[in-house]
Amino acid sequence: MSVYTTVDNDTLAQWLERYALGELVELKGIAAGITNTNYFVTTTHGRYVLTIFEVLKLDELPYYLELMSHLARHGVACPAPIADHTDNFASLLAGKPACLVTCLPGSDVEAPNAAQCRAVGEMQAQLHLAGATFPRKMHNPRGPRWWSQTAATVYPYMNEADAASLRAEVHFQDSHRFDHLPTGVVHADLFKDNVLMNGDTIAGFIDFYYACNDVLLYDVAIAVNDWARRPDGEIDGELARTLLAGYQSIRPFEAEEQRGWPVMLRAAALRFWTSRLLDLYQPQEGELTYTKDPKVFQRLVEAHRVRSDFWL
Ligand SMILES: Nc1ncnc2c1ncn2[C@@H]1O[C@H](COP(=O)(O)OP(=O)(O)OP(=O)(O)O)[C@@H](O)[C@H]1O
Ligand SMILES: N[C@@H](CCO)C(=O)O
Repeated sequence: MSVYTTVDNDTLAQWLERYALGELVELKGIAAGITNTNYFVTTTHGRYVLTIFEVLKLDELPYYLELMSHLARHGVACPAPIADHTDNFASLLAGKPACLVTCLPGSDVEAPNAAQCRAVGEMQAQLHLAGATFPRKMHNPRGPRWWSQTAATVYPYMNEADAASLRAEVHFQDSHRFDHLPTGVVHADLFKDNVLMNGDTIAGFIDFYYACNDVLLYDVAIAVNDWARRPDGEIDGELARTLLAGYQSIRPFEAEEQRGWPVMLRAAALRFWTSRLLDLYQPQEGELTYTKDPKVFQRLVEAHRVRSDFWL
């Protein structure tokens, strides 16, 4: 249950006076989600999602909320933040930063079909194109330097074979540079649980709180590694091919991106292998996360190392 911060109707009704959204009709906690507190808020003007941020600080929010606003304005399917009478997207509620965004129809899918993978690829490419005119910048806090340092802190907890495999991958990635590939705004966490689907149509990408400026191809690799991954951990070639075809129908890869793709798939898997190891071995005190299995991404890195077909 992800309502960590409880808000009562009176407190919310008072906070809503800062918006032009009419009167509060209903407030309902959302069970899904791990990091933040989320509520469905219905007012006389419509339905919204209230997020109360449990980790991010008020001054860290403008990048993410302005990005969502920019993307929504460009037709990328994602929630649009609502501005208050002071023209801000976020302010304090119950002592924590909070915002309202439009409520999207749809829900996340566990076992996507090919049409859904294609739609994700197309929309991700649209995001990358629309991001080109977003003026703010954010470096990727979970890039190569982060995973090298993080790996070093988790080796002591790992058995010898797994640590050797991780060390080899960090070393391999260190010897590859992606500086020459196209960069821009990336979602950086476009997993199945961060996309609301309405049948085969994308209702919206959500959870932009890892978004940053990085190599576009990296974002595609993150999406393929999750959307095309079967329950047994192997990649479904048809789903991968379809997502990539959807993406490239909007933004075809450059020759350098095609060449970099096999290594990028491994880099994207390494990023989540490392973060899951960190959550497992060094959970942050008071951090509201539950641990996801790092082995899934270890196996994926190891499978990518030996494959010869990369679905392009
Ligand atoms: N704009 C929206 N419209 C409709 N439903 C939404 C919207 N945003 C979030 N939700 C619902 O709330 C749930 C939780 O949201 P989300 O996954 O962003 O939680 P979080 O705790 O902020 O992030 P995370 O779980 O990644 O840590 C989603 O699974 C979805 O069902
Ligand atoms: N999508 C991530 C968690 C949030 O970063 C994972 O599955 O490890």
